[in-house]
Amino acid sequence: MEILETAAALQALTEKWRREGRSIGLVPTMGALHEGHLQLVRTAAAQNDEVVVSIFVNPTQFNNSEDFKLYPRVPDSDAEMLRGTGCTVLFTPTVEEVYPRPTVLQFNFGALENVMEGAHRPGHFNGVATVVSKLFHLGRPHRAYFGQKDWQQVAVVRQLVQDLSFDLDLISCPTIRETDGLAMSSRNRRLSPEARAVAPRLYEALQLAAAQLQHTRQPELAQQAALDFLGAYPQIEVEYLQVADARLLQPLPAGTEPGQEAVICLAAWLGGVRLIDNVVLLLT
Ligand SMILES: Nc1ncnc2c1ncn2[C@@H]1O[C@H](COP(=O)(O)OP(=O)(O)OP(=O)(O)O)[C@@H](O)[C@H]1O
Ligand SMILES: CC(C)(CO)[C@@H](O)C(=O)[O-]
Ligand code: BAL
Repeated sequence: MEILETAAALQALTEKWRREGRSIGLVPTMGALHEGHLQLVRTAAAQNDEVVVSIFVNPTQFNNSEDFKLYPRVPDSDAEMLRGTGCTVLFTPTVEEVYPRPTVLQFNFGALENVMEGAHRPGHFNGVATVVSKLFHLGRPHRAYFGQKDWQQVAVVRQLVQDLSFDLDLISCPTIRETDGLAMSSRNRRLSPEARAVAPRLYEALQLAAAQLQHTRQPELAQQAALDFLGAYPQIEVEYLQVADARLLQPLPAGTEPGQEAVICLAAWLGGVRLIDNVVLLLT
């Protein structure tokens, strides 16, 4: 596994790979790797000749400077974890390398970003789209891999790929969970033992909401059931819990018909750490 730190070095290599007809998979990350990331890398390795993993804590997507400052950074153990996964290049640029000058780029994803993460983290998806576009240009991937834990991010990147005609396949991969159901996340490292102990209740609440939604087809009832359940845990502060159309991400109306694909998304604070999760279901 080669480690590259400059955009020029990555671009030169991926240009060479393209000339040689080698297929390229790209896995963008912010590091503090866990099994969820490694599954993306293994999937990319199974489907491509070369796999680029980027680790870059992207300042432009953080709406909260404290969150950026405290974001876990463990470059040595990240590089160690990637060995043997099929990653051929690890790209770890500095902020100056990615943003030699301040970016003025403005994306507008319309309704897709006016809800949930977009509504609660102003500017977040602008920063994601900016850095992902840069990574697509430098990595020249045939396929790019994203996790469904960030469901709305996948929808936004899908729109980005379509609108800017990026010639690649977007592959969205299932959420990997701890054995107690907690979605793996780099931010889990920041949970206190007490917060970690109640964190699995988030997924339980989502499952409860999914069961209610399937049973009643009333999004309000489903949301309320999950909120009532979480209300018993004072350590958990829900920022939003939303039943939405899985593609359009808009709130689902009451009496939704069978055949509708729904997503139930949640963001919650546990002792100063913000976690997100979701479940997807097809109404029958
Ligand atoms: N548990 C998981 N299962 C599958 N994919 C995941 C999981 N966690 C993260 N990913 C995906 O890995 C990629 C990089 O995510 P990122 O580096 O932000 O990790 P993270 O664990 O989501 O961290 P955090 O949520 O704390 O920012 C994203 O496409 C993300 O959706
Ligand atoms: C896609 C991404 C690496 C862009 O910085 C980030 O949003 C993430 O880790 O999900
Ligand atoms: N996994 C999403 C990146 C972020 O929280 O900024």
